[in-house]
Amino acid sequence: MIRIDGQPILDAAQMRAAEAQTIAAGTGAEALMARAGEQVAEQVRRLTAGAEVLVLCGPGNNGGDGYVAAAALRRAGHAARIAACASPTTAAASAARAAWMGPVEELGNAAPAPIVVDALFGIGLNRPLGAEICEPLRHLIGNARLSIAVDVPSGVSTDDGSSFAEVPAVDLTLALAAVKPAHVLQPSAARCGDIRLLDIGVEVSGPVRVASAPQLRPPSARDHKYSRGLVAVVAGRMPGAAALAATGAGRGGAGYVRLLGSATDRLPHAIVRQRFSAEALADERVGAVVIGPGLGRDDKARERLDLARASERPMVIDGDALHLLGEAPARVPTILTPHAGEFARLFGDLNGSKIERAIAAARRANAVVVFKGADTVIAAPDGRAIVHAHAPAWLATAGTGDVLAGVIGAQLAGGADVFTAAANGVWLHAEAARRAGPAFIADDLAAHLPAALGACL
Ligand SMILES: NC(=O)C1=CN([C@@H]2O[C@H](COP(=O)(O)OP(=O)(O)OC[C@H]3O[C@@H](n4cnc5c(N)ncnc54)[C@H](OP(=O)(O)O)[C@@H]3O)[C@@H](O)[C@H]2O)[C@H](O)CC1
Ligand SMILES: [K+]
Repeated sequence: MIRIDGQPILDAAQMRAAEAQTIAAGTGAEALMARAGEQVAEQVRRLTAGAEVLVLCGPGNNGGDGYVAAAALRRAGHAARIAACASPTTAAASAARAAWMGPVEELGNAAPAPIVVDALFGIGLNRPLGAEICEPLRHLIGNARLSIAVDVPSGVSTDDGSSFAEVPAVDLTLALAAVKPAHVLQPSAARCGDIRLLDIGVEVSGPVRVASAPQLRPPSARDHKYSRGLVAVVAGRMPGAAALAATGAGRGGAGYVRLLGSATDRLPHAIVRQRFSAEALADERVGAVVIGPGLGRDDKARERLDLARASERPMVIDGDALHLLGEAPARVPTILTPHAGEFARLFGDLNGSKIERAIAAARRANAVVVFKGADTVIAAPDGRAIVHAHAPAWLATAGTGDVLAGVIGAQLAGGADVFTAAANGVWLHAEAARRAGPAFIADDLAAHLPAALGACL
């Protein structure tokens, strides 16, 4: 079992192509199914201390994995039953069922068991689940002490994480060969429980990955405040939001933070307040301009945004500034940090999964796009993307986005490229939230950034 951090994410078509290559290279479909099923059985055995296992099998190869797993459990002396919703329709699944010596119960009539393994549907689910499948599945998962999904929980759409059925979450999902979008995108990610990857010998690679902890560089003896990164945060109508961004930048690793424009009284003394001016932005030592938190949307805000863009400094554009942004692609290194509402306003005509839309948006804007949410996608114009799926839900509170813009600004000013800066910032922000515990307010969050950062050195 492998942790999924940093692993490639493949959609169903990419997964099938990788599988086909492995088969073309000489490993048959049945051999792959044997590896998958036996590894599932091994994990079930480790986790269940001999309790009775009910394996639910569907008509395709996901069901085939289930037949193999049940047979392997039985061989190992484990009490295993099978319930199926239909007969196998693939050669490999038919062979796997033929090798199962025990009875096969009707899904609708199966009695609950303490351990349930869901091998009904995997990446081949292509339409809503009928009630004759959904209801027993709900009942059996609901009555199990431990539920484990093979590849993906039945009822989720592999490629976009949408739901084909209302079924309770499982405790553990064993992804086969690669992580799929359904494991990291909402709402399906919340249905997966813990997720682990099983290596079944299919080589996978691709430009979309699960987020992983950054490897940050501590300052060296030669560093000084400017080389560590000067962040200019542009304030506006609501100075508190800009103060949160400035604090996020300071505690997120910047060497120097300047707040340009009106400031609140309660600002750390280390953050330098300065009048907003084109000259202040033109300082060549400014490594990143953060603009948007509390900026306002009036003429003055627009003027500040225009001047900030004209300064040709690397930019983090958030909040109100996203509302003022035109359609022209960025000409300088730029990171946009929209939440769902801002994304819809800017890129509402794009289709596809959240990952696909974020990549298309990044191409159109010629900028890195941090499409925020419970499943934050960081996308680059060249097609790379990182999905951060496990930020604490407590982050859904006012002002945390302002802190994030500041942290990303600090990473950018510190010398990271736009894609890395955005990914690092999202990771540090989520890690700080984890350390902050429940029900924090945005003001508390920045205090946990240094420890989050320290864990990445
Ligand atoms: N990753 C790998 O390399 C390997 C993965 N394996 C496993 O294979 C499945 C994918 O198998 P596949 O047969 O392509 O698909 P499924 O098993 O998920 O399901 C397809 C069957 O389900 C029927 N279907 C689809 N939607 C519904 C629905 N809503 N209600 C009822 N039936 C449905 C579909 O029927 P059609 O009418 O659409 O044809 C199929 O019969 C993968 O997830 C892994 O578990 C390999 O075992 C090893 C290699
Ligand atoms: K499944």
